[in-house]
Amino acid sequence: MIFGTGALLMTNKTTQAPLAVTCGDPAGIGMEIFIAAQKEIGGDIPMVLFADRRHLPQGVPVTLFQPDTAPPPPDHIWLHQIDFAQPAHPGQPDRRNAAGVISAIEQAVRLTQAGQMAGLCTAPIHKAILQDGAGFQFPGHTEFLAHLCGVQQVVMMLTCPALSVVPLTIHIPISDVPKAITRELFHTTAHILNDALRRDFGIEEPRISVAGLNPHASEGGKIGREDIDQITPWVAELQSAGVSITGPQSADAMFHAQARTRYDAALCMYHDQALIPIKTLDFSGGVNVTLGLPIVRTSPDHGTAFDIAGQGLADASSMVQAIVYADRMIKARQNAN
Ligand SMILES: NC(=O)C1=CN([C@@H]2O[C@H](COP(=O)(O)OP(=O)(O)OC[C@H]3O[C@@H](n4cnc5c(N)ncnc54)[C@H](O)[C@@H]3O)[C@@H](O)[C@H]2O)C=CC1
Ligand SMILES: NCC(=O)COP(=O)(O)O
Repeated sequence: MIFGTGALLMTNKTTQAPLAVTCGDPAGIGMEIFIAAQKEIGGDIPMVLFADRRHLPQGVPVTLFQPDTAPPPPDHIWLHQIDFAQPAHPGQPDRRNAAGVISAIEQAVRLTQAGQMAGLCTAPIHKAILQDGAGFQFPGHTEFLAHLCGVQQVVMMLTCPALSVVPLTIHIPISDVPKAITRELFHTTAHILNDALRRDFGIEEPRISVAGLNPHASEGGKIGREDIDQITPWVAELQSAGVSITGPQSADAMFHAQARTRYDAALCMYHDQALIPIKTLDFSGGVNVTLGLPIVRTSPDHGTAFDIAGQGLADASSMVQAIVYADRMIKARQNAN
């Protein structure tokens, strides 16, 4: 279990730079869940929203961010202005705003790298609209942030108090999964995960459990060979290198409550193998974390939810948790240093 189920960790407001929060797609629920989160925890965790003032609801008090100044009153949005091309209409994404969405992420990363922001929490983007509207070349934030930070490989982890999961392969067609699972990807992912569980989450002896690719982890070779010929020897190599890693296990039997007590993170072979259990267990409390970056980055576990945007139906719990996790990870890194 990562960070337990405890109450929010309170921030030392006098010493910590604010957390950067990007708006995501302005036609999605990002802005409304940020405003709800700001009401709930903005007094404890200072945050700067990277967004266009014209996209905020009328009447919300706004203070423009200036470096090295105290946060405004908690009922104010502390804003880093991003100039978008068009107004925002909830539920009606506009590809002409794609460049603004990307610019918000770029500017938030730049200010975090410069030390003006303590870390980054991103509201959801719509990947297809960014590709269509601005030629966005990345499958998601995860790979874009690696690019912006000059890092070769990063790891996506989704976490909630009951479970943490890592998809080894992420946004690729299921037919491409077996050939994308290489020794190098497996080893690098396990090491990044192991290091991050120690540094960012304060787990001294992290335990990683590996999910098999095939049903029943290949059933002794009767259902595929990957688990036997590839994954098993890779796990043994990592064990020899001092990583506390076990498996591959039957994926269908490793997410029930008793099984979850045996590991700190499940290393899964593909996107849905990892995300279905966590979103089923805790859709509203799950947090997406990018491991292996020089900066802290978290995000809610859900997407843009265009179908409910602007209707007052969005649940802000995952955004609240994403902000709290970012704050805790920032402090864990400070302690580790
Ligand atoms: N971190 C990110 O930027 C993420 C972006 N996405 C992107 O979002 C877009 C839409 O993806 P979908 O698969 O439709 O997933 P989605 O999470 O946007 O929506 C799935 C269903 O869950 C509901 N839902 C989502 N968040 C909710 C909340 N906070 N409160 C209440 N209901 C909520 C939606 O109304 C919808 O019915 C895609 O482009 C996807 O790539 C998806 C996940 C994460
Ligand atoms: N399904 C998770 C997801 O889409 C998150 O992607 P990213 O934008 O955080 O890379």
